[in-house]
Amino acid sequence: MKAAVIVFPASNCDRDLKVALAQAMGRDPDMVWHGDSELPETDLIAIPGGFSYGDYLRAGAMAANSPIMREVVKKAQAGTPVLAICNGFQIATETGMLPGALLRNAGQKFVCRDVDLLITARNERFVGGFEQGEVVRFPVAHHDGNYYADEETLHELEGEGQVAFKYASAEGELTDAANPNGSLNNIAGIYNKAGNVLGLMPHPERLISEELGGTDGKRFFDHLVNSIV
Ligand SMILES: NC(=O)CC[C@H](N)C(=O)O
Repeated sequence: MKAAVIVFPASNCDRDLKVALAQAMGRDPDMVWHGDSELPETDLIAIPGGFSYGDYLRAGAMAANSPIMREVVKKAQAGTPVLAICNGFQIATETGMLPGALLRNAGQKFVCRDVDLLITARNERFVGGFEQGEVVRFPVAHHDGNYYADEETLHELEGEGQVAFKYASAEGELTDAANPNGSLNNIAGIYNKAGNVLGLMPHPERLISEELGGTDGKRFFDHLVNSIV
């Protein structure tokens, strides 16, 4: 299996993502610069977290218009799996690959901590390694993670099983206290309609070994890689 990680100026989770993918795949992913206009042959495209273009204008807004993203959008439309984490999720909404937007956190502060997440929709490729209704723990680190979509879009996302993860208590309850940023319906991650694009604010690539504090992220990547191979 081959994977490509897109790198923008001021991406800062690209190497963590590389390590997580390499650990799961047994080989390094290709690192692809934002200014490139072609993607190497790849079975998975990963858009990492960070502060692409310094979050100038709006988080993800400038990156969404970089040359490589035209190719990413084309491949996504053709069915290539795309994993968009944190700033990657922001970029994916800015390109229109995913609906809605990530607004400033409700508390107006950068939030950096582990969160519990309820797996809310079955998508074999991305979360087949977890049980539906299972609670997993990934870290968040963002100031613009407050998921917003209009009522009709929200209704569609919920109805069509496109909500991937929700912020929850350790017992899986969707409380306000468990929601770190004010996201509507406690939404932490969503799929596109076709189910081949996943965007999520939490960082599975930051919990891939006991030394880092947990292995839920390793489970995520191991399953993703096995389901694509
Ligand atoms: N860790 C990240 O990807 C940060 C995302 C984003 N730039 C924010 O702070 O909202």
